[in-house]
Amino acid sequence: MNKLTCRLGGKLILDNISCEFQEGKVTALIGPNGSGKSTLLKLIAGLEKINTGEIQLSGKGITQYSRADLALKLAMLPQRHSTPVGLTVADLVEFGRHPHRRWFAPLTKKDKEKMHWAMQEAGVLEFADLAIETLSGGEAQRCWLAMVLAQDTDIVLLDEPTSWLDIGHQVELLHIVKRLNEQYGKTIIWVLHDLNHAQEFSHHAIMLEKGKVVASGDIDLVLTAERVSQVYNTSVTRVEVEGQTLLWPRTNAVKLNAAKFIANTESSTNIDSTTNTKLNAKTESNAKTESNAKRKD
Ligand SMILES: Nc1ncnc2c1ncn2[C@@H]1O[C@H](COP(=O)(O)OP(=O)(O)OP(=O)(O)O)[C@@H](O)[C@H]1O
Repeated sequence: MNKLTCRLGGKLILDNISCEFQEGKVTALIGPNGSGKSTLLKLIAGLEKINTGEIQLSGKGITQYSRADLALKLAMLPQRHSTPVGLTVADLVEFGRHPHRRWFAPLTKKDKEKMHWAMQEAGVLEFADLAIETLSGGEAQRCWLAMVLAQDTDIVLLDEPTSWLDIGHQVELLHIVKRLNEQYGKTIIWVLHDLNHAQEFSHHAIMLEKGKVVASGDIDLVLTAERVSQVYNTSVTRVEVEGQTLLWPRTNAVKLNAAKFIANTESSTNIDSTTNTKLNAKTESNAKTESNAKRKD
């Protein structure tokens, strides 16, 4: 991607962006709200117009691909989607097979196998005959993921795929994506707001701020507490939990408890599972005291 510029509604959204995505790797697009992540993903998918610069895919500019040919190379799960009423999960997943089929041709054995595989991977096989509007937001999100998987492309673009999902299903989806990359060799480019998820499940990151790339490369090098604090305009530190270092936003409430915790243990920012429980207990008792005080008011 070279010197890419995109204007929408007369506003400069992406300003002279140059970066690379490595084949067979997972790359996270990160940055604050409005920094241009979704726009960049849409440009890669050919869904927005590039003003200047170019995006190369397999040695060819993406604007030189027909829409049908591009759909054989990459599939995208958008941030927002609306589903026609009455459409079943199987109908939706079938859309994923369109780039592989001729007009009005019946589903082939391969189409059916891919659809089955996609629904199984996304954990929605049991919903196949149900209308999408009868599902919860999180269940529907996984059906859209199944549609993207049914497209069976080497490159998968995911815009905030964990939104709508409870923490259990978030982790499940992260593992599905990890499997798609490790087992099926798919190149993943995704927008994630949870930086700890991004760090654990991505190889590389491109950090955007106000339409410019501020850092790119190995995810551990991009996601330093200092850079995250600066770009997101909040105070973030690193803590160690069960051998994993996590980014931790220092909200006032947590800062207060953390300060006590540090004083108690003479440790810096390390948390082990026992002391973490103590910290949680303190947080809960403080919360109770606060809510009692509010009730008295
Ligand atoms: N079609 C459009 N017309 C005009 N402005 C747009 C259009 N699409 C996006 N923008 C603007 O471009 C900027 C970047 O939007 P984009 O959705 O790419 O950001 P983002 O980093 O994905 O944000 P978020 O994290 O909130 O989803 C925003 O200021 C947005 O208002």
